[in-house]
Amino acid sequence: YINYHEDARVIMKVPGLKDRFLIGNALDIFVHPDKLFDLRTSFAKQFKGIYRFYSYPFKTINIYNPEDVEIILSSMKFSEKSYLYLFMKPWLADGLLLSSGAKWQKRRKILTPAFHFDILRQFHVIMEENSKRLTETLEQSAGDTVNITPVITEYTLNTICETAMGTKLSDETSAAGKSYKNALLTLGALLAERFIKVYLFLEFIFNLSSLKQKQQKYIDIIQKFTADVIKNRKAYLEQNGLINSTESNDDGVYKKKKKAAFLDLLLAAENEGKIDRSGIQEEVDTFMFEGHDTTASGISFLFLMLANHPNEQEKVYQEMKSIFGDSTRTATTDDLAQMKYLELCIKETLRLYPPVHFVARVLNEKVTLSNYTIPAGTECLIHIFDLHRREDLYKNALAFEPERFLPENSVGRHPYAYVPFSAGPRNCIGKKFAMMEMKSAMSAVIRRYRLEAITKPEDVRFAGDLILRSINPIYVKTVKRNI
Ligand code: HEM
Repeated sequence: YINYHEDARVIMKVPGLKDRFLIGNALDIFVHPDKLFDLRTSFAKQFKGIYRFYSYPFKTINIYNPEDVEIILSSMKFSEKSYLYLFMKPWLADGLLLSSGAKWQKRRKILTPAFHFDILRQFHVIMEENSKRLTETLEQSAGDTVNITPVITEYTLNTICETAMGTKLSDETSAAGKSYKNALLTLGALLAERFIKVYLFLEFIFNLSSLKQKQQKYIDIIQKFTADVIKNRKAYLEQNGLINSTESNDDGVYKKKKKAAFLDLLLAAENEGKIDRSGIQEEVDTFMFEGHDTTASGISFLFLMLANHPNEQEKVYQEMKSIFGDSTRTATTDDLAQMKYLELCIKETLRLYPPVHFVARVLNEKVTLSNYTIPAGTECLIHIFDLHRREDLYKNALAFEPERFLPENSVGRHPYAYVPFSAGPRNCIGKKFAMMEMKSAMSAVIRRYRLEAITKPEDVRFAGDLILRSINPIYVKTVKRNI
């Protein structure tokens, strides 16, 4: 019955691994978490854009065909997040990433203004200050080899705290920030562990496991940190009142004092009865995580790429020279808009190393993908990483070639062949924030340092984590330029 009931017969028509009696494919992903990512890429090579994974009662379809990706991402019908995301529920609850239906719509409406261009312009002032601090941190190790991800994570965590949350990390809170970051890393690994053990998919078994207790310990550390961020901001607002957001100097640089933090918007919504405290907590948890871990991954891989591609790095440097000449002034938002070649490099890095390397949905309706009927109730994993590395979509797919994103070279490319920020109604709300932050950080660095490769792309081993990261550190050497 398990292997031959109606859904099983339909899903078995999709290409997939050989099934074992009763347990289907359950053992095929039962590997050490460090091997999970490579296993997945090997499946992607073995199949052509679609394959199934079936272990009763879990039926999963894996896709990396732009046509199929479009069908799923473009439609509100398939906007409900997969069962796999429920693993994050105890931590992110019903925040924007995980919620669905009316709740998601209401929250997205409240939060969209927090990423309006006028507000991003003010955030930019803070990003530039942090980018300057980042270059000062790199100064301490100039001429030496640096393990780049921890330095960048510090930068992105400070930036999300100071911009969206309106909270500057003091020395004391920095220590709490460190525990937060470490707890996030461990939690990511624990989630990956659950992912490979299919028996732990079942909530009642998971609740009895030691993994559940460990997970809760790290969630408590994470939520204590975010609860303090909310408490501090609320106390600040009670003393100083809500801040008007849109006053600028004559030169268009927004005054530092006039920040409209994302958290202010939530606290204002709380005053209007549109959201309660637990709602604020889940959104702060969601945005703190999505708003710093993703960009830390993106910027780290951008370091790796530019260090390993000196010609492309030189082009970025020349672009900086043409914008700033010999001036050491900080960048304005207009300067960032002129950094076209750097933008190509960022796009190409996000193609090869998409920080969110897969997204997943539960298909609430029957759908046809690659000419196969997929029954309702199937989980659908969209493998952004494998999609972005398809040779038939990107000639010389594994090479770093930023020029492929020039408009003239993008003609004819399927719009869903490149989706680092997802697409459709549930795309990334922080996309513009992320692009601004990545440009701000890398432009400040390249103006002051030449990057030399220590870690090579072939040294990178990917962790089977929610966010793309290398198991082994990414080392680069920073050499000071004469400016
Ligand atoms: C390079 C950086 C980033 C990448 C590659 C990225 C990518 C993505 C992707 C692929 C999704 C869709 C997830 C899904 O469907 O399950 C997403 C959603 C989301 N992202 Fe980002 N993101 C980045 C930065 C940010 C930043 C900086 C923020 C916040 C400041 C943010 C906040 C969110 C939120 C809240 C969602 C859920 C949106 C919704 O469902 O309505 N992201 N992101």
